[in-house]
Amino acid sequence: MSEPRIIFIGAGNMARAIIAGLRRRGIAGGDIAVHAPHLERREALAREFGVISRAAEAVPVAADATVVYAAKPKQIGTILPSWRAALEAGPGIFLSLAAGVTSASLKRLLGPKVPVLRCMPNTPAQIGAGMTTLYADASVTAEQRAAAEAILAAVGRCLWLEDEGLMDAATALAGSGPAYVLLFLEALEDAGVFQGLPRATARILAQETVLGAARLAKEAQMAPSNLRHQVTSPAGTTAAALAVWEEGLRALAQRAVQAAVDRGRALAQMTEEHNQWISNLSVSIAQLTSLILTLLSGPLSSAPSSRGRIPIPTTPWYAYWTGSRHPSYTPFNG
Ligand SMILES: NC(=O)C1=CN([C@@H]2O[C@H](COP(=O)(O)OP(=O)(O)OC[C@H]3O[C@@H](n4cnc5c(N)ncnc54)[C@H](OP(=O)(O)O)[C@@H]3O)[C@@H](O)[C@H]2O)C=CC1
Ligand SMILES: O=C(O)[C@@H]1CCC=N1
Repeated sequence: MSEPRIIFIGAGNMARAIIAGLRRRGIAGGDIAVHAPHLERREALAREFGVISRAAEAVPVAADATVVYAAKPKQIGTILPSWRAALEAGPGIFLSLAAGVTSASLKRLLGPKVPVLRCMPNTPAQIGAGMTTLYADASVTAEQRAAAEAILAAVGRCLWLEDEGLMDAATALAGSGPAYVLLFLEALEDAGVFQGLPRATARILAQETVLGAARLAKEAQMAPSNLRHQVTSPAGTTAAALAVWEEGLRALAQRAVQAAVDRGRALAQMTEEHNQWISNLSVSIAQLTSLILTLLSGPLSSAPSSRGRIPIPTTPWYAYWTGSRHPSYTPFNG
């Protein structure tokens, strides 16, 4: 069997949605692999979509593979370093779904050779009605962009952003957006129930109204304000309601999207700091290991170490106990 060409790191909501879309588009299950820690979750995807289920650990990947990061942003600093070698080996691409994590941050984790792309889908992807924004810097070829877009196009519409700085705004608007619309839907349904409508009726009315208005806005190709004027009779019911909505809706929308943007940036900063912390920790562990090995292997000499700080011993540690050197022992520095 040939190696899978699309490899998901993570088997959660977004991975599932995209895999479902890829399968609908006719991509074979054997062409897709899913890596995740919990056997149950990834096996469920394997059963449902026929994909290959694998443990979380990194493995070598096909030379032209696309590795899709669909685990949480805060884990990226601990997960990605183990994938670096696999990605550096081939001309494949790395596609990140992680909210807020910048290309620069990803390149620091994967090295400069790996083509890095970012995308921000949303949950309507589950039914093929997703809206995804994508970003790649100038080093990414048209072919690599097309490979990434082909994956996301399986779950809805795609739009490329030229400025990575706008990914936070796109995340706040469309990535998180379904939650805002669903909250509005819930509030509308409750308001209908408050007026005496049966809940089931209020739900259908709210759903169909939101859906119909969104479709009208899309298909009529007119500004929402023009379409809104068509509904609003002078001194009518709509005008009365709009006066109430206008008391705070626009300001709330501004504040809500701003809060999401701010949170995205804070998460990115935290991820960056976490990555730095992990990287410092690895250096400290390496230094500590070197120091311990050094101390275990003999008395301290005044020879300068490679890092300029750690003294290098010239006599193995057991010489202190046996009074002699082990016959097979060759000290690092003669
Ligand atoms: N939810 C949304 O609306 C959107 C989310 N995103 C982004 O998509 C990404 C995924 O989000 P979502 O699907 O909601 O998250 P979920 O929590 O549903 O899924 C996260 C997955 O990551 C897996 N995971 C944890 N540790 C590892 C590891 N070491 N190696 C491999 N996989 C691991 C988990 O495995 P296990 O199942 O075994 O625990 C889980 O399957 C995030 O980066 C998020 O920012 C982007 C757009 C929209
Ligand atoms: O809430 C989040 O952080 C993710 C990103 C966009 C949607 N969900």
